[in-house]
Amino acid sequence: MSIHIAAKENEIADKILLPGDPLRAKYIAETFLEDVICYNEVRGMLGFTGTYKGKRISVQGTGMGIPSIGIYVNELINSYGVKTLIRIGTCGAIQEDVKVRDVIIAMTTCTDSNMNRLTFPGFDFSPCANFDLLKKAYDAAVNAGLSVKVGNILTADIFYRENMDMVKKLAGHGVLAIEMETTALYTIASKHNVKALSVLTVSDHVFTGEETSAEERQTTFNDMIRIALDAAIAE
Ligand SMILES: O=P(O)(O)O[C@H]1O[C@H](CO)[C@@H](O)[C@H]1O
Ligand SMILES: O=c1cc[nH]c(=O)[nH]1
Repeated sequence: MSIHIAAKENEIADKILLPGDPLRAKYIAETFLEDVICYNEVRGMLGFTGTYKGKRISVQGTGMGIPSIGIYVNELINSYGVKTLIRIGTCGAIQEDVKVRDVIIAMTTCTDSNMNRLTFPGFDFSPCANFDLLKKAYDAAVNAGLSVKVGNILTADIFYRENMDMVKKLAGHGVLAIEMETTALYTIASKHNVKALSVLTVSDHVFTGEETSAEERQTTFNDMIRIALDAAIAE
């Protein structure tokens, strides 16, 4: 048991999927896993362990933003020995050719968060995906006949942003989309020498306003979920 996770020893698999929304964790457990147990309800941040294609895997909600995912990722690695962590999240597109429902694999992240400035004063740390895991996710997508975009994303500290100038500038430098957690996931995983990846589905377009419904966000991201599950069990 850790401060925010009530699982007993060995109740969490060494591979885990990390949606921001705990109800997405429940949906994944109910829809894709067999022999499921719910190991966490603390703060409503649901966590489940089951099997997928015969391999043991867990899924844990992380909440929104760097401080929240940072808590879960630290506890999963340090208290439960998790070795492979795949975020499955939603994001807002900022490129014209990135459309709602597209799947993005984050190779690296930009951020406006202070997290790494506090750790590396005067330096710019580059959070980076684990290449093995990225390749496995990319191959899983190709094998399933799905097209994915692989590239740079923005992990933002602000959802309701007043000024979009910097987002436009980042888009001008090829950044694909905005979300709120991957910088923390990749940085903490690097520090502990474990594997991490973010696979994201575009839920809306930041500039055109095109969007998906809340119900779609919760339940219809099956392509992304299958890519992440297949990459995890290929480990
Ligand atoms: O759908 P999730 O995984 O929560 O991800 C995105 O959605 C939330 C904002 O609505 C942020 O957490 C952002 O990163
Ligand atoms: O625009 C969006 C959509 C999802 N998540 C974000 O952080 N921003």
